[in-house]
Amino acid sequence: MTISALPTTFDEAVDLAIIGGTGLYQLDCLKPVAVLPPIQTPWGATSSPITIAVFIGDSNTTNNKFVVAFISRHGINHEFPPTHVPFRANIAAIKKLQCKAVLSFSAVGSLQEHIKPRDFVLPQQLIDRTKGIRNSSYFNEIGLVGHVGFGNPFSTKFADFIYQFKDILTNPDSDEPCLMHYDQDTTVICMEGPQFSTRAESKMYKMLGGDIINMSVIPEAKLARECELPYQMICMSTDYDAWRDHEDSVTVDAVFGHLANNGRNANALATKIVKEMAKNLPEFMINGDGLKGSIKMSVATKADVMSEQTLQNVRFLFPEYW
Ligand SMILES: CSC[C@H]1O[C@H](OP(=O)(O)O)[C@H](O)[C@@H]1O
Ligand SMILES: Nc1ncnc2[nH]cnc12
Repeated sequence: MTISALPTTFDEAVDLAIIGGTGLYQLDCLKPVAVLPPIQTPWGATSSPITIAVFIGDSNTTNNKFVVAFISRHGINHEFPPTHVPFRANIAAIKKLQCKAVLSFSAVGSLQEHIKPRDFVLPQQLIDRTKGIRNSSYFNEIGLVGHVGFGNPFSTKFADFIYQFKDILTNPDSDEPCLMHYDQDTTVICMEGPQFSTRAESKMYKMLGGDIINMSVIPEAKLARECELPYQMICMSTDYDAWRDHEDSVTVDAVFGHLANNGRNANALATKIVKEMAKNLPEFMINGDGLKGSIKMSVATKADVMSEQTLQNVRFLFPEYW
């Protein structure tokens, strides 16, 4: 069946949302069963149609039906630059589909010698260096105020789950294996872009404690937290940014040179992750990773002073609270 002949609605709950970034527009282990046209939310339309897919199992997989919603961060033709990705619509749509967690992929530059192009990184910390021009909250307006905890911006349980498959990464063009880097201090810097950093900025980000850099983890991670969704980004290194004086600074050609291998590894890793989840839904997806109920506590504005429009918006995300 061609993609265009698939249903455009899907009424069952979805297990996992996957956000594909630069160079990752689909996943091979998934069989599409519906393609939802860009979903309209109170924060606009999603950046792409949402492909609803089921895991294509093998003889070792139990028959549990595992449903994934796949969305392209920059659109199917890469038309949204990082500043203008409709992040709020994307995460709101994921929430509406009742996904239990968000797995996000991103192409990143490396700020550390030991993180080579083609290595993968599971960051646990981030530093926001965007310029304040992205809408990065559902709860930041007059008449709706919320302050969520963001000390640990990623899901460690989810990262632990992913890290068990670290040996799946391959690099056919080199004797050096691709590594997966993961510890509690590993930090991603999020810059505004779209231009890459200057050499001085790149060195400053290293001094700040950055390990990798991209243009998309903010506000995606913040919004997932505001939707009580466990969130982990798999960062795929493509370049050494601009801090190595003896080398050319990053260009889009350098990034694209590693996208094919990173895409193959992302597919292999996603297959492992989804297969294992289908077999045995991890605890953090059942119990919500300690986030359930956090938003009810975090929103300071009383419901009886919220406008009808505000109530409609918050009910889109949390019909159970308001
Ligand atoms: C084309 S290099 C810069 C671009 O790549 C990354 O995109 P994504 O995170 O969606 O994979 C980075 O964040 C920049 O947007
Ligand atoms: N060096 C870099 N800076 C920001 N985003 C990136 N994505 C890939 N490489 C990057």
